[in-house]
Amino acid sequence: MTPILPSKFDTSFPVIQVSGLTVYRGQYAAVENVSFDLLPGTSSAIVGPNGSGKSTLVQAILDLIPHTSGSVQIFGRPIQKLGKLRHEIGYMPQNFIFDRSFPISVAELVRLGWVKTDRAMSQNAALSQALQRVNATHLRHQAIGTLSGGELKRVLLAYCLVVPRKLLILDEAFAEVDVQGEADFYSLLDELRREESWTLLQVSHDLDMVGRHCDQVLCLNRSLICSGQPETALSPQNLLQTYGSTFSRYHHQH
Ligand SMILES: Nc1ncnc2c1ncn2[C@@H]1O[C@H](COP(=O)(O)OP(=O)(O)OP(=O)(O)O)[C@@H](O)[C@H]1O
Repeated sequence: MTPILPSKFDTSFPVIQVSGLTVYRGQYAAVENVSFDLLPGTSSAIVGPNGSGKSTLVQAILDLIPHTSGSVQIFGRPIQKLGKLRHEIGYMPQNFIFDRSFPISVAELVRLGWVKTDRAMSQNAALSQALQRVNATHLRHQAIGTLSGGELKRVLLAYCLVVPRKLLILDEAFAEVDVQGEADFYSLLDELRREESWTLLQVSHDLDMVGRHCDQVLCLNRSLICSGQPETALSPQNLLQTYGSTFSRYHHQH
């Protein structure tokens, strides 16, 4: 029987290996020749200006859109060959578009994320824990169409947490969440990383939060401008190169 996780997963073997990845959106190379590794239990952020290819990169990593050249390996395999390991990946997209009249409750939605794995709790226990972790227990019976933007983000995060993961990919997950909610989320993510060795990759515009909570920053503007620890990657010079001359204006607005 194939083990659920390859043995190399528990060592310093990268969780994600991206090599020379190029992704086209129509005729336009939105991501060009990007390479990086993510090690287990680390937290990394992709930063860059609007339209710099962050969501495109994440979607190509997850094989939601095709890439033109280069390769992606997750847990040491091409994503198409992950089989059950695919359940070890949680993904929260930037947008969740749905018909607000659709009659589905928070509990029903989060339950849809549950799958039976070797490590999964019972469905009811997993649902309760996931809602409690994102402070959304009180929303359990509410129709999703009645949630505020921030509440919906909490519920979508619960959907990602309802199964134990090894890799969580978040695309601007906390954009509409209030300050306290954002701090709570980051504490939760730190806890999942520390206690359950989750590897985190997120797209974010919040450079302060990225500087405080991430081990690695990937500065993207179609190609990877620089990467490294926040102290280095977020230096004024690197930010200027990533964001261009608009950076100082952008920075002062936040
Ligand atoms: N579905 C699509 N079809 C065609 N072009 C697209 C599509 N999605 C994105 N693009 C283009 O690809 C480029 C990269 O977009 P992407 O959404 O990856 O950027 P981003 O860095 O995530 O931006 P933002 O910070 O605004 O979310 C942009 O020029 C965008 O217009």
